[in-house]
Amino acid sequence: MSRSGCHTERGELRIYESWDEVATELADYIAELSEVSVKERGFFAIALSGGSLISLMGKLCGAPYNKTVDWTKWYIFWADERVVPKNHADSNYKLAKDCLLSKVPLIPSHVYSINDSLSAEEAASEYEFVLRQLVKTRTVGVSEINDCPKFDLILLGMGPDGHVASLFPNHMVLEEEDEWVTFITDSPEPPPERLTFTLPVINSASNVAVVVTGISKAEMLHLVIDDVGPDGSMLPARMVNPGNGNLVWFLDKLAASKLQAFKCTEQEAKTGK
Ligand SMILES: O=C1O[C@H](COP(=O)(O)O)[C@@H](O)[C@H](O)[C@H]1O
Repeated sequence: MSRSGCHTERGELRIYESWDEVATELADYIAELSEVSVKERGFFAIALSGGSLISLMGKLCGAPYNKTVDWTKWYIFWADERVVPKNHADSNYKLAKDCLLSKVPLIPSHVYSINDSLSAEEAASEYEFVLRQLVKTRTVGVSEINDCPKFDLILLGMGPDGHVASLFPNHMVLEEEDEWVTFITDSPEPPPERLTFTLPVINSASNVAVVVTGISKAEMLHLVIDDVGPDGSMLPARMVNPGNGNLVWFLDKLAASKLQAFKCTEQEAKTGK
């Protein structure tokens, strides 16, 4: 059961007792958004990240979702990818394929992985080109305020340093305003070459969910959500702010343990007030 589902300036916080509960609720949330998008638009355009998020999505492979979700309407993209071959252990595509995509009845041509035979720069511009075609046909929606794609859902994780997708703290790509997909060659975490959606694309989505679990992220989450600490201006997780969309944080109690909202609910639970 959710400890709290409170709305803050940084979006809605959904805090759960355990990793398993996060996984259960996340699957339900994704399935619900898929149903709404398919009803409204005929498609569900979803962008994945890598990392711990993918195993947290695992419940989508089982009942009831394997039967109830209209997988044929899913169009899958990556909010970030490492510039490695698709069969490499560091590939976000490989992770998603092994843990999720190969286990549900998706249409293979709807899976838009990043071209691993190109340089980082070429792959970023090709991926953006592909996205532009899909926005033209409205397979991916378009933002009302700029020409950016409007994904039905972008799923992000957050690293302990506050990075989301492959947008790292204080990196100059955080200031990118024109490109939809860009690349870096100096990731502070290996592998160094990566592709990533830019902030304007992330912030144009209809829904963004940031999924964060574990005590190693508690301090950073506190900085991001409670808006404390001296230098938050170039902290990627704090820059996620889908102006015309919804932002939901899926947290387990370990990750949430240093949040003001969590401490308040703990106090209320103890005192009954
Ligand atoms: O490097 C990356 O890290 C983030 C966070 O991963 P996590 O395992 O700490 O949840 C991930 O969201 C991103 O896609 C990935 O490339």
